[in-house]
Amino acid sequence: MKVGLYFGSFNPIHHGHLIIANYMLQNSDLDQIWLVVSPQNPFKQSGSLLNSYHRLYLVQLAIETEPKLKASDIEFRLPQPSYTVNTLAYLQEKYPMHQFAIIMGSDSFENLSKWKNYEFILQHCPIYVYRRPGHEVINNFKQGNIIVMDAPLLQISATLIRNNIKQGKSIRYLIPDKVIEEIERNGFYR
Ligand SMILES: Nc1ncnc2c1ncn2[C@@H]1O[C@H](COP(=O)(O)OP(=O)(O)OP(=O)(O)O)[C@@H](O)[C@H]1O
Ligand SMILES: O=C(O)c1ccc[n+]([C@@H]2O[C@H](COP(=O)([O-])O)[C@@H](O)[C@H]2O)c1
Repeated sequence: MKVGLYFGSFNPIHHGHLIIANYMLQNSDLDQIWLVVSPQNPFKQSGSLLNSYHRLYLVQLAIETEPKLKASDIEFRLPQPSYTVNTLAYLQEKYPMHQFAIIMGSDSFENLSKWKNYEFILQHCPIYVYRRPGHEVINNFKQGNIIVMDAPLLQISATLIRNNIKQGKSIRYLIPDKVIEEIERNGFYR
């Protein structure tokens, strides 16, 4: 089975993530997509980060009606911060029957050469890159299997959502209703 790994803080998950995940399912050879919740991104401050298990649960709520999308807590059990190369090597060893690919926005792809052991990632895993607003896909790597996907451009971000909540503004239509209910019930991000 071909599995697309979609890594993120998902703080919280939003329709930007979900539309991309669904686009990849419909328009690539990937059989499943695993949304891998990173407890701590090596490049991000942990300040506004909701507890990992709450973020995982919000992802589970968001995807519960789509069997080809799975939420993964694999990085909860690996050393932190979450270096993608470590997670990839672990998954490839644990699931030798699967072929893994990484799904990445062009904003992340721009910084890939700063990631830990990025050469290993390029050598061992295809990368499906989609365009993000303000970030063209420029591939200067001499190695790797980079597949550029023409997915829709969406300006939604988790930062926008957290700011809206803090300012008492609506987050309707940015996030699935079930996820909004859970955020509101628990008073997350206030
Ligand atoms: N609106 C969007 N459309 C497509 N991809 C997105 C969108 N927002 C985030 N992503 C991508 O999803 C992955 C995980 O992102 P992440 O969980 O950090 O969300 P974020 O919305 O960018 O968060 P934050 O605003 O807190 O930085 C990244 O590869 C990022 O490029
Ligand atoms: O491995 C690395 O060096 C590395 C550097 C930056 C980001 N990542 C991972 O990329 C994923 C998406 O990052 P972000 O900034 O879009 O949330 C997240 O899961 C991070 O752990 C990984």
